[in-house]
Amino acid sequence: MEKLIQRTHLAQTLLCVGLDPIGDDAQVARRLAEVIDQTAEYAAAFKPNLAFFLSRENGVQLLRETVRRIPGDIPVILDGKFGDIANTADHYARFAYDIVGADGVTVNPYMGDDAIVPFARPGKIVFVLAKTSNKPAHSLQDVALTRGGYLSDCAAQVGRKLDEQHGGIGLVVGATDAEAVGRLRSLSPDQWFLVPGVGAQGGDLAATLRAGLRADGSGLLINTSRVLWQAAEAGAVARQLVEQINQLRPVLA
Ligand SMILES: O=c1ccn([C@@H]2O[C@H](COP(=O)(O)O)[C@@H](O)[C@H]2O)c(=O)[nH]1
Repeated sequence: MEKLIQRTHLAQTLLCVGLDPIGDDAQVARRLAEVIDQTAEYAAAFKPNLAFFLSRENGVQLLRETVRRIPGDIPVILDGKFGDIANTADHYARFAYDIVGADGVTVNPYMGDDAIVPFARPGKIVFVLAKTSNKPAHSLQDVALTRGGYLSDCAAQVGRKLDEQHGGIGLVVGATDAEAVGRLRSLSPDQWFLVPGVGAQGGDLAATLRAGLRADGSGLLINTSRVLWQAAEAGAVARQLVEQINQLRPVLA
């Protein structure tokens, strides 16, 4: 978390560069290097999605090389959406942190606290899925509870409780539902949100920033993946996004 906060301050950016590599094996390593090198200056974090690496032969090797290419002062969040009993989660955590070298992960909280706690190592960041960006998420996450609120609020409460106990726990909240961003921000006023859904999924950047920024103008990591991967000039697109985001928030002190 320290590394993330320092990076967002020094580089004045809340942009998370998603790495979802597609294309044939021969081209992909070169394109990954290109996207990383062109966007690093604008990146608050990088978010490789595990599925796009595991679907390739030698994908773990490619993932490790990708993480090694990312400058050491920029946090790497491995988007694996892990979530299993503690014994198994511990092995996922070893994979993410000790084999891949990630600084953080995404975790699915459906199985409860013990699916999350093994990832909460000192110095690591864990983003717990609360309200995801995919439209059909509403069929589960927007289920209303008899005691009031929604199922996604329970995920946020678990995330908040674990943050108080362990530190370093944030939430995943999609930019496709700005209302949920605002509601979850009021439930979790201090936590960092990893926010996918801007770009290819059509999330509303301005509404998300209005609803989710903390009073100090930070607290959101705005992710975009395909638009950067597909861009002729990934660096130029990243710069524009950072400018757009910074115009809509108070500049960090
Ligand atoms: O709620 C979620 C959680 C994770 N993702 C992941 O983020 C990127 C989004 O890619 P785009 O190309 O910018 O749409 C991708 O890796 C997803 O698996 C998400 O979209 N929503």
